[in-house]
Amino acid sequence: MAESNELQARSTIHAGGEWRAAVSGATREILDPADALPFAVVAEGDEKDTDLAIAAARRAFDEGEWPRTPAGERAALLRRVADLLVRDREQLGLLESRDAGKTVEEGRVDIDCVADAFRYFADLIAAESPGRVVDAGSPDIHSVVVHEPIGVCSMITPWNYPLLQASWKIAPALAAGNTFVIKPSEITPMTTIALIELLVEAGLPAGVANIVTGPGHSVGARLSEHPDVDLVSFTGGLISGTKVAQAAAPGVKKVALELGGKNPNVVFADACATEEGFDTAVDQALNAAFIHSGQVCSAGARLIIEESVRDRFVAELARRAEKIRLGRGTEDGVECGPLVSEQQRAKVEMYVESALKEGAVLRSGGKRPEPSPQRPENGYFYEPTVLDHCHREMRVVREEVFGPVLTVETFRTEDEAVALANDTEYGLAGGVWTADAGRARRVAGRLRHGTIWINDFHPYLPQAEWGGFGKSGVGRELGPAGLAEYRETKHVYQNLAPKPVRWFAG
Ligand SMILES: NC(=O)c1ccc[n+]([C@@H]2O[C@H](COP(=O)([O-])OP(=O)(O)OC[C@H]3O[C@@H](n4cnc5c(N)ncnc54)[C@H](O)[C@@H]3O)[C@@H](O)[C@H]2O)c1
Ligand SMILES: C[N+](C)(C)CC=O
Repeated sequence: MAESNELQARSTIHAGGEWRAAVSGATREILDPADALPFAVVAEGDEKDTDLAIAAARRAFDEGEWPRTPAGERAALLRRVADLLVRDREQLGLLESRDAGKTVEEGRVDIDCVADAFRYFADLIAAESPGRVVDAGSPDIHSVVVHEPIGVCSMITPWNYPLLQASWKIAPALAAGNTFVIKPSEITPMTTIALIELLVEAGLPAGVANIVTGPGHSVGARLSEHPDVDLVSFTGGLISGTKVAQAAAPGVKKVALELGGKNPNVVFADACATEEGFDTAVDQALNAAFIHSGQVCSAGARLIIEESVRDRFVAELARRAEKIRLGRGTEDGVECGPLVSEQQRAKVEMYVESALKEGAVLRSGGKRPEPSPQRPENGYFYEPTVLDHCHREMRVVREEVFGPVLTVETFRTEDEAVALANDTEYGLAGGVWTADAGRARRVAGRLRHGTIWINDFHPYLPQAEWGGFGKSGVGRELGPAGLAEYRETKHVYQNLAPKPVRWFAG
């Protein structure tokens, strides 16, 4: 680790408008997953740092100007942030690539989506009316329903889309007039730190935006339970999400959970009837499963395909999967980066091993690739893997692998396809491929998932709610519901001609 000695530890905890080191003085090296070498050193906060940040956010909410700032001014600030993101797109895209292992192009696309989220919530609040007048049944009563910021928001985010997931919380929270403390994943904090710097540059008052870099068991747990926090918004895995909900329950806090998925990609034979249809469905199945090495909550990790086209489809899929160019995300021509950590790769290896023991047939991948100039030996690379002849009792089919592993199951009828696609404890997203418009709508209507793509996979829009059924979570991000998460609703009933009610005789 000779290189790490040359790295300067940065003061990455921001509370009440000041950047500082952890109270304990602890630091953490941030590793590049492509070579396992540190490229930054950040403060490793704990409960004490978290308490300070929450106190700053509380003061800024109770005494500061932000919650009372007119919507138009809040919208203008969000638009300035979007402009700054566009200005820094290259640098942020590169940082996201080094932090999370994705390709720089993926990093750039993420930054565009982050800017879009800020613009969307700016537009939403700028166009809103300040309240809804309710007919109280009397001209002497003025009754109005208004929305107010909820207060201090805790935000906890994962490592796979560090800045994107942060923006889906920060943009609506600020739009609604809240203050917040965010804890990025301890292994990928760099772009969230950069975003806080941009919020400061855009003119956000001190104490509104706070960040504590550090681990889940201390910083995350404190953010979830602290009595001065009004809402906890969490994106991450089911196990941590359950702990967050449990920690928040005694304080009866509002909790939003964006959790994992085991997402079906259902392909009917009619989608493959033409060469063009076949090529598109294969290409998109590849993209659904392997983009960002499958480390996507909505990855189409379960291919559920009509039996009659399975052999041809899977053969072509495996052929193309083997050609995916793996390497460091910053290298030209690389299509897929490494997994984020050694731990993540070990988990993927465990699932592939268990699937093969349970009878799956390996069609591609299933191992670490040979090192190459683009693929350092110490990087956490794993080949895109296609596992055929899978069935729903297998762990690899039931549990979220979160890596480049695609399982193949088959069906004969529409009912069977729907039953397979719904046979998961999750319910985040799913795709349906068919040339039959009626069938597409029928199947989409029966799938128990928060997003359904018909003849497509993966797109999301800031205008459309994102979130899951079942164990994929509680609440929604994006869209009007994504703003509503960060608000309280208040009914103000005003009697314009008050008189005694004489309910009590005396
Ligand atoms: N639904 C979505 O939109 C969405 C988006 C991205 C990722 N995800 C999910 O995120 C998971 C991958 O991310 P991950 O491995 O970082 O998840 P994770 O649950 O391990 O960690 C997520 C965050 O929670 C923190 N954390 C861990 N334990 C905690 C605790 N006890 N209390 C509070 N915070 C705690 C971590 O430090 C991290 O910041 C996958 O399951 C993926 O599907 C979901
Ligand atoms: C929500 N999304 C698809 C951007 C990232 C999920 O991991």
